Amino acid sequence: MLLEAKKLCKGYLSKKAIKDVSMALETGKIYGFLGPNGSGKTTFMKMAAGLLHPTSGELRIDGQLIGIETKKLAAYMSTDNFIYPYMKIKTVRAYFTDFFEDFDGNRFDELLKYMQLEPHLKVSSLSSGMAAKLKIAVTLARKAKLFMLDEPLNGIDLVAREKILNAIVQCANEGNTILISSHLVDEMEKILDNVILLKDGEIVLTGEAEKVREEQGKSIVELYKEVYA
Ligand SMILES: Nc1ncnc2c1ncn2[C@@H]1O[C@H](COP(=O)(O)OP(=O)(O)OP(=O)(O)O)[C@@H](O)[C@H]1O
Repeated sequence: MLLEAKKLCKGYLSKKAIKDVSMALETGKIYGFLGPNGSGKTTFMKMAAGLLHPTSGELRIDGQLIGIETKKLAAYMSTDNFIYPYMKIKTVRAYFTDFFEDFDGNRFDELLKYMQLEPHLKVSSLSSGMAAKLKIAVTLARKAKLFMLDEPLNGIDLVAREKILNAIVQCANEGNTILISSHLVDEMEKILDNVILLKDGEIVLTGEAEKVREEQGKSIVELYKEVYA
């Protein structure tokens, strides 16, 4: 198992954002981490990225408790705009090359080309869709084992969404594990191997997407609507 959570809990003062979550992510699969706003997806990802500490329970990547070593294994793309707006894309490349030992500049260049982003462009001049594509490129260019993408399709038009989904599938085909949080389930469904449905910090349904569809006799989108209606 690449990532393993055991009875994981996270509270913010009186609010319990993650309650007794146990789950395991296998290598090379794409997991849909699905749930409406406030269900705890971001909180979970931030714990796995080593940005938040669990209140209780256990969380491991590649058998190691979350810490400095696991930060090398996990690439996390947050919903925030974490790229400095005053930089040009080529400066972003240099910045991330300095920042992450495992940042692969050639891979980044390929992703830029694929996303049709020109290196001379200034980040502040990008449309929101282009900025979203840049965030994906910067994240997928790391040689991590686990990629956690928080709402990667937000604010992106249909054509660009296809590109992003293809880049994610390619990354999984190379043997990486991907955890994607989203509420755009209909577009995401076709690329998901497994689904994890979260509600109020608890897992309400999990399994292989194909099996879930067979057993329940409906698509993940339909199930999602039922669970959160
Ligand atoms: N820093 C914080 N302080 C207090 N409460 C917080 C904090 N961050 C998150 N929460 C609460 O924890 C719960 C889970 O939030 P979280 O952001 O993890 O959910 P989410 O599923 O990622 O939602 P979204 O799709 O809106 O990002 C929410 O009720 C939220 O209000």
